[in-house]
Amino acid sequence: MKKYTPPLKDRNGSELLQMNEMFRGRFKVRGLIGRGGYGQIYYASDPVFPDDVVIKIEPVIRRGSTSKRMLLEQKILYRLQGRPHVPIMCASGHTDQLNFIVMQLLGPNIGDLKKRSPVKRLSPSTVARIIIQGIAALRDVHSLGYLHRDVKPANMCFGITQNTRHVLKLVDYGLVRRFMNPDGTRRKLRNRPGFRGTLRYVSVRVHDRKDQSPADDFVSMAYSGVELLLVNLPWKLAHIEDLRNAKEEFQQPNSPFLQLTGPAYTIFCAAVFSLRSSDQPDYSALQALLFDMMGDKSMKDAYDWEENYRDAYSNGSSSENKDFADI
Ligand SMILES: Nc1ncnc2c1ncn2[C@@H]1O[C@H](COP(=O)(O)OP(=O)(O)OP(=O)(O)O)[C@@H](O)[C@H]1O
Repeated sequence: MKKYTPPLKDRNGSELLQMNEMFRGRFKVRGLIGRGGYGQIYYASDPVFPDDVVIKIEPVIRRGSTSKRMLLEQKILYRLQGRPHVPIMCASGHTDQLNFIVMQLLGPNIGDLKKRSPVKRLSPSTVARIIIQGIAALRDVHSLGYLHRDVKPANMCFGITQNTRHVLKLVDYGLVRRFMNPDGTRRKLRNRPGFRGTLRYVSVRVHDRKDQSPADDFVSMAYSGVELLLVNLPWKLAHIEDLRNAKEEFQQPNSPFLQLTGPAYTIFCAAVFSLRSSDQPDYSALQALLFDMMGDKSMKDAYDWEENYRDAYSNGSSSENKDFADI
């Protein structure tokens, strides 16, 4: 298998690490992969870890106060190590100026893989397998008592090695929150907590400032699948109230937009949208609703991007009805 090198971003002078710098005397910085809202992600090599790695860093002081986001991500990633849908972390800590996490290099995120599709969508079989693995990833996180709270295609990547290229990994644990007490009981829900998540993907409950629960991670997962199947989500980032109402309309059982996702995905979405905050989702039953959508493909068969997006063209619907205007 050809070695994967991530596409690197142009330098713009605001980099926190320099090209060829030996970070912590061990990791050789090879380039910038991305600039997130909070920090930066670098491609690097490591003489100890067999595969290439990324270094995710954020300044210790951000906008005048100490940033705790990555400290939380370090703690959670550490606790989640060994779970199949979580990136392997090779090192973490802080310097005087930076908090950092070093983890295995993964492939492009699913949002970018969708953008590369000539028809800007993915086939039902690929989407079903992504969401089935995404649900397994949620089970990994929820079973530890945490919510992810930022589920979206940009936070899902496949591995890059022979063994991991068909294994979905959930990234970005900077917004996690405990929803379970150590004894397995639920924490008390708060009244009007602050907003956490990405506006496009959060549930109506999050718009309404209800405290989040596993059901809300599922709603974001379901919306992610809709976006992968239908080119766009049927709402635009306009007025927040309009966005909320468009989501509510989309979730009605007879919503024409929802039905464009196909019968199996419509049933899956209906099951997800009916979950209440207090519910304990049945992960396996929800995954099983998507098995038919996989067609004759197994989890280990090629995904769209490995087959020049052939199946994304011929997914049984014309591109026009997939490419509806934003509402
Ligand atoms: N281990 C990894 N290997 C390769 N790419 C990664 C890895 N982790 C993250 N990325 C890429 O970097 C992007 C940003 O990562 P992440 O969301 O963890 O950073 P962030 O600073 O929290 O970003 P944001 O503010 O956008 O949420 C992801 O969308 C993904 O494409």
